Amino acid sequence: MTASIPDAAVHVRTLRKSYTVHDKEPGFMGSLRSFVRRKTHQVEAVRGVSFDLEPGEVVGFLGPNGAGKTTTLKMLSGLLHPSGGEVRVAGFEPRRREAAFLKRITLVMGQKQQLIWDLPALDSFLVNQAIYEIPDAQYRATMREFTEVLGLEGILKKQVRKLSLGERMKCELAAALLHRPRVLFLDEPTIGLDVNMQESVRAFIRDYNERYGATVILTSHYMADVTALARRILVIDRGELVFDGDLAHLAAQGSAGKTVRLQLRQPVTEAHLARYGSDVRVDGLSAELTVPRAEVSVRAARLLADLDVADLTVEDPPIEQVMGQLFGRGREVERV
Ligand SMILES: Nc1ncnc2c1ncn2[C@@H]1O[C@H](COP(=O)(O)OP(=O)(O)OP(=O)(O)O)[C@@H](O)[C@H]1O
Repeated sequence: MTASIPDAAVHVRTLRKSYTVHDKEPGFMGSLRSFVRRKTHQVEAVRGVSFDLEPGEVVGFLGPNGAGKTTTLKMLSGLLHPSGGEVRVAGFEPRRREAAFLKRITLVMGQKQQLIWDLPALDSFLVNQAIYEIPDAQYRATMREFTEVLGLEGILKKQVRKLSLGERMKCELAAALLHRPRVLFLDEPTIGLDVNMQESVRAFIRDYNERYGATVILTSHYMADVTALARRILVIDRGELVFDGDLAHLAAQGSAGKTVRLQLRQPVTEAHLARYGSDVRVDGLSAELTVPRAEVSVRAARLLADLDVADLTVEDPPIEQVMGQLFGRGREVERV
């Protein structure tokens, strides 16, 4: 049964964050000079970002390194105070960090851990039960559910330091969601995990979202996470939101071409296929090439007429390629 969560929405308007960075000249004398006469400059990490999330939405938050993703998530969870703009999460103003707000959200940072290193994960869970005042019956029910979905059996009583990275990440997620938050800020939750472990973390997030109707913002460098979980994508670049829309639109905007995949009955050379498109790759009787979007049907018809084709499919290019093209060629992306 899906628990209904009416107020789990995120509202962000012209959100800004600038950091004051102290400049230091190199060497000992430089340190002394900086000490006496402090020079600073401002880093505009987030420059007027606006978006709204509906309850239950799962959104992929993408952008190159240093784009402002973590800074935004920290402001949404109240760890950082905005320099300007407006934020409401589940009806609360995050910077106030009220207890009722903290019970409704969670922030998981794949690169930071909250579990106590020298104790079994179970002990950290009990600490969280106390902090979040989780009633015993709810704690037991959630533990049963998480143990099953995440496969935690047998690892909860091991010292955290002895767990593998994947096992630890599963326990981190369980600890972070034990209080059944309504809004999840997940910053690289699968970083460093192998493919199987990434898949089980994804399955857990999907299950949690469906079961509790939670709102999820997810950053990840693994596009598979994003494509598997999110339909809507926000792209941030140099502190500005440059795209807000669905994945298919992003692919259409980011790439001028489509990928045509061919299964052939007769071998063909790359040079020959280059007449029909660019980025040609041939592997035995399989081939792929990129053709301009506007000419997909004409080129596909020519390929079918000229070659002995067993199968032909047309796809958007992989999202990694789209992102590479977007950020490679600057900021021509628009909102849709
Ligand atoms: N505490 C800080 N002091 C000064 N500058 C900072 C601080 N934290 C982040 N920045 C700068 O703000 C900008 C945005 O950083 P942020 O960590 O939000 O980006 P990101 O999109 O999460 O990047 P990544 O994908 O690499 O984690 C970067 O230029 C970064 O160097």
